[in-house]
Amino acid sequence: MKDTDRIQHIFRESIQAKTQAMEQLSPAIAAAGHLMAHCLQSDGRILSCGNGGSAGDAQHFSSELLNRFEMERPGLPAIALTTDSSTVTSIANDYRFEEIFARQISALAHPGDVILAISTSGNSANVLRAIEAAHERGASVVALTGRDGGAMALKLGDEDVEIRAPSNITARIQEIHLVVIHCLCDLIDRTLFNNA
Ligand SMILES: O=C(CO)[C@@H](O)[C@H](O)[C@H](O)[C@H](O)COP(=O)(O)O
Ligand SMILES: [Zn+2]
Repeated sequence: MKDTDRIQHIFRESIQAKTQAMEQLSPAIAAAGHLMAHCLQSDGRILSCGNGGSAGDAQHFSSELLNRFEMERPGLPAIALTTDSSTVTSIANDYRFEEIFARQISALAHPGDVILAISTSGNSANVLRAIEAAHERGASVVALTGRDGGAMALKLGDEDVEIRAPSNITARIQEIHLVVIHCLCDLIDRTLFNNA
């Protein structure tokens, strides 16, 4: 296959996956956006986590809240649990890598907070432990998953929202997750700052 054909194939696959996501996921994205907006209106915070590309997504989301998204507004309280290398390495070193997010959630999360848990497979052990720690602290979970939702889908409670990207390819799932994150930021800003 020529390089340019391969590139066009990837673009086409991404567009098709996003079209399917738009058709299937809008209600779940709206529910997650309202959960997050309600959390922030009640002085709660949003803590985000994930591995690899999803760690980048967790940070992308928190920076859009802490700084700004598309409109001028005050910063909003969000923490990416992936960024403090001293904390992450010491938890992994002293306990287990599975605990890197859960231990931070146990220390930081309050009832009413929201944990944004991102995993394309739905099976990353540290993200699964993050969900358990969130529930122990009375926090809700918005889970961005893919494939069949993995073990994460089975761990969620009635207060939680799963947004499952309809693809089996990690990169395509990540591309859908990014659009979902921007939809969530848009919904939060419009709900909190009434800028319809
Ligand atoms: O970005 C990519 C692949 O596109 C990778 O860094 C990927 O995020 C890593 O392999 C992650 O460890 C995968 O974890 P998960 O999405 O299954 O939870
Ligand atoms: Zn990637």
